[in-house]
Amino acid sequence: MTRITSIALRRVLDSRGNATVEADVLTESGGFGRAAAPSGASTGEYEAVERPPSEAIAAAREHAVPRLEGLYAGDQREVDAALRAADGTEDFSAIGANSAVAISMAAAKAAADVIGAPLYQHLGGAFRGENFPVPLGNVIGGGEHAADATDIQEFLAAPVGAPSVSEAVFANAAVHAAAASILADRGVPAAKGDEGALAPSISDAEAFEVMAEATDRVAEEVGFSIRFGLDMAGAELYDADADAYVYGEETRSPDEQVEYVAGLIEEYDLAYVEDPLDEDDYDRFATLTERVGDRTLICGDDLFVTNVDRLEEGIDVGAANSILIKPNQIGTLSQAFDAVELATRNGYDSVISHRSGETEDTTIAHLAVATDAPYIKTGTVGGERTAKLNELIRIADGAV
Ligand SMILES: O=C(O)[C@@H](CO)OP(=O)(O)O
Ligand SMILES: [Mg+2]
Repeated sequence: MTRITSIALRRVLDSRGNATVEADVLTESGGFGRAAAPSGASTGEYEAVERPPSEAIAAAREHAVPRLEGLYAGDQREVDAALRAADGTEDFSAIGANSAVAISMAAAKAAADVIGAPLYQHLGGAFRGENFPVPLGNVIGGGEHAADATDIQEFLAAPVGAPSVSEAVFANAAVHAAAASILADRGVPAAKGDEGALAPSISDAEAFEVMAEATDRVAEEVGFSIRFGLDMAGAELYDADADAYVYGEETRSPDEQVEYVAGLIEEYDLAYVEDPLDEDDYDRFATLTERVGDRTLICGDDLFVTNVDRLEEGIDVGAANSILIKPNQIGTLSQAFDAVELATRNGYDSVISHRSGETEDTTIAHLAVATDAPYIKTGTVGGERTAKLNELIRIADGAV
């Protein structure tokens, strides 16, 4: 165990061209860790607060760094408790969840460096599971991530039958390529959204057709099952004044939304549906999970925001059967681990996730392996996405 001697914070670019916070943590024995905060576009109302990077950095330098210097980098809980104490609020609105998560992740990497272990090993321990997560890959998308594209935010390939993480990663890339070629055959131009997904100006109904064809085609080629799923980002579709989900010209009442999603799951055998409803509608989440939870993952992202209190509430009413885990939604690795643990104890599957604004940071690949998470959602193509996917391949290959 060695003590933290210094922490450096700076602004670096994220994949949208915005500034984000990067942290370097150095220990007395020379252990070094560097990590950068990601950033969401379709952020949940109950997420920890991201401050403008310059302000977050100034506040963290003043309040957090002096408390952290001298602590043991390897004692993650102590580091994260010090971050919380330095902040003093419930939602990291003082030092910013962006500074907090960058420091929390960089401390973990410095501690791994001190003992010469890969990050997943340091975080997961010697007796972590042998499993690798199934990558959910964003193939077609719109919503808050691309203008003039689908209303549903993400259509995700789910290579559930892949024999290895590497085959799964390549299958998702092949589905992305197949969807691009199907769109080209239909004469539809497709730019890319924030996460590298194709962002054609088509209806959701057409996107379902393209996804079904692309996943079938690639499944046939590779010889294992590839299903698909959605992130509906329900809170973005929901208009509280109208009490309705708005899809362009069309609207659906909350009860119609439940029927619509259940119908889609039936028609397309969807493996996964994230945020089918608004982030406050625990009851309809529960109604839907009761109906389809035996064959589909109903995942809470904006619903749970990686927060154990919100997850507890969801568990009590049976609101879902899986949770999206985004460390920057809650601000520290310890709290992200707590959410995974609570989920696992209650039979909820964890999906470790990127944000739409990302950097080349690969921490979430290690987090997924360390926690034995059954799924990871981290895009399909694009450098900041492939950074994580390639890291997963290297971890599986024992090359990290
Ligand atoms: O809604 C989501 O799940 C994420 C990542 O795909 O998007 P954002 O980072 O914009 O919240
Ligand atoms: Mg989401």
